[in-house]
Amino acid sequence: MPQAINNWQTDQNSGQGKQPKPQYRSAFRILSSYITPHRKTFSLVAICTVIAIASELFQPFLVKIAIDDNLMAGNNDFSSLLVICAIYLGLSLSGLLFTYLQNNLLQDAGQSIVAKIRKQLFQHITKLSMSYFDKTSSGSLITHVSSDTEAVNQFFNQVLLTLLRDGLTLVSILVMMFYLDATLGLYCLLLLPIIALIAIAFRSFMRTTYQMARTRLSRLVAFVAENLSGMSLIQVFHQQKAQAELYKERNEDYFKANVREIRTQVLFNRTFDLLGNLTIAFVVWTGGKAVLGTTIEFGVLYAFITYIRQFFQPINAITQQWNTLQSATVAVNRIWGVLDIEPEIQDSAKTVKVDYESVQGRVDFNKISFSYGNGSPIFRGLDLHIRPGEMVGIVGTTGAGKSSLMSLLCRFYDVQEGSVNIDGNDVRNIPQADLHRIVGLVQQEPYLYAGSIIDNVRMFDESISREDVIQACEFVGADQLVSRMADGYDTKLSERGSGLSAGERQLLSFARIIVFRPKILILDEATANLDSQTEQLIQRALQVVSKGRTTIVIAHRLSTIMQADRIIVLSHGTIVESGTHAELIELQGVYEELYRHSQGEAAASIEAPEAQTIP
Ligand SMILES: Nc1ncnc2c1ncn2[C@@H]1O[C@H](COP(=O)(O)OP(=O)(O)OP(=O)(O)O)[C@@H](O)[C@H]1O
Repeated sequence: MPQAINNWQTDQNSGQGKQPKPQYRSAFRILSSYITPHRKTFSLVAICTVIAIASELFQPFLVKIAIDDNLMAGNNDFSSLLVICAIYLGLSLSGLLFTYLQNNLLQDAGQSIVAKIRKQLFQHITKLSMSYFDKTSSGSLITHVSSDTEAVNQFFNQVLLTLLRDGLTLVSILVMMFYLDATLGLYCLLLLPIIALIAIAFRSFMRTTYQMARTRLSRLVAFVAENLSGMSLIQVFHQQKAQAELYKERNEDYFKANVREIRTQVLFNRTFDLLGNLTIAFVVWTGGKAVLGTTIEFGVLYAFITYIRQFFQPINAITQQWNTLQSATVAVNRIWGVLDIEPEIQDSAKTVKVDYESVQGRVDFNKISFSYGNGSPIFRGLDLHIRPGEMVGIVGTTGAGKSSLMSLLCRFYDVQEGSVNIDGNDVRNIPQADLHRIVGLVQQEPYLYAGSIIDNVRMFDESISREDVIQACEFVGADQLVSRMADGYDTKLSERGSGLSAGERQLLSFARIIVFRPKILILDEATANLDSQTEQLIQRALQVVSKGRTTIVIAHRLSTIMQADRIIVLSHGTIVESGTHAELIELQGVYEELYRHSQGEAAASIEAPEAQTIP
């Protein structure tokens, strides 16, 4: 099982904050390959950081000079005090400027890296085979593209900056402390193990709470994503309340995890503050005695106290960023888990060059056997041959394998035995880009994008002219629909084409076919959702579209395929009958029975008999 799916399932199943262990080494190796092209920027960031830190840390030292060399020494030289003040101000401004530069440079590099990763991930996902999408929830993929890339973003925004800036600050403060007074510096250094112990204890607890909150957020996002895609189903089955209850549970889980995380954070921060204040009290006591005993100067004590205040802040920041580092590491590994997945369907090494214009459209299913994954076989040695330009109707009961057969022709999956050929070429040897130009598929639910009608018909391919799109729409009779719209062909369709009826969406998808001119056209239940009036319109469009190209029509509604050159009846993955409508009616077999049923249904819908009570 691919790592990413593994991880996601861990996310889904645990809910108790058990996430995969972060693999720092591989994450850093991956991220450093992205950092390398930006090494100039990162070097500049490092330089800015050093200058910003030096500017800040030198300020208390200046005050020490002012106190010891001017104020305490009774020196009335106001000009040197003024110089100190001016330098102090200059240092503040330089600290501000270089912190600003450091942040901006890091943001630029970080954001462009994250944008690159996001683009790479999306492109990779679109190349993955259908078998991958069978196993992976869309919610999980949305999490990878959104939350996981966001975690990487945080790595650059927060973690890297903290490690660099606060790590350097900490070391510099220690150096300054030892420079000012080695004994007091040593006392403070002794504090480090205590701080480390407290930090480690909190860290493991905070890691659990942090990851629990993240896992629960992922579950919440996945739940919303899946609900949105199935919204019509929820409404039809009046599932709003039940789903709202499920959402409430997940939302509460996330709320509790969040509260717990925040409480832990607050407790940790306050403990650190307390520790800081205790240290200051200790330094005031020991340092104060030393000042009174004149072993150290007052300015040194002042600078020391200021440095101690600054000492705890970077430790606190680094500890807090530890969680973000962990989640970024997990996210990076998870993203690369997806990027590492090889698409099952790939162009073979011995691809054949197919000249699109000379494709005849002959289709051969040569004794094919196929099953999904390790499931039971859908086809066992099925043989079907379709002539160029022939219109073939495929009928059969639900689950007979009609759509699966077409998926094999589109090469969404590969056969395990036998071959699927187009004009004698195995589809496995035809480059996928060529194959999908040759074979066009219209499904029951045509997908429309948020965009204008023009863009939806030409699928955002600017090389297809506006005139070609308009001509295609007129060809299939979609022009009447377009003329009713406020902005005509420039009318913006909302996501998935909502706002248009199923028939209207289908008409536009027929126009798409005209524009892209596939040599082999598959209609998979394309007329299933249409009323009889729209079906007539589509039927007319179909006649236009199918002219001169091999057309395979899957339909439960037999009226759609009665005119086909040949009708194939499929049952449990086997062809049980084949012939024209008239021949199959005469045969008095499965097709005739299906036809009788469909006639009965049609009559029933006209006569509207008394409703039967279903127990
Ligand atoms: N992605 C998949 N993964 C696993 N099994 C699948 C998948 N798609 C279809 N099947 C199974 O393959 C069999 C054939 O399904 P298929 O969709 O091809 O039938 P169909 O004849 O098109 O049915 P319908 O008329 O209901 O659309 C069914 O048993 C179905 O459960």
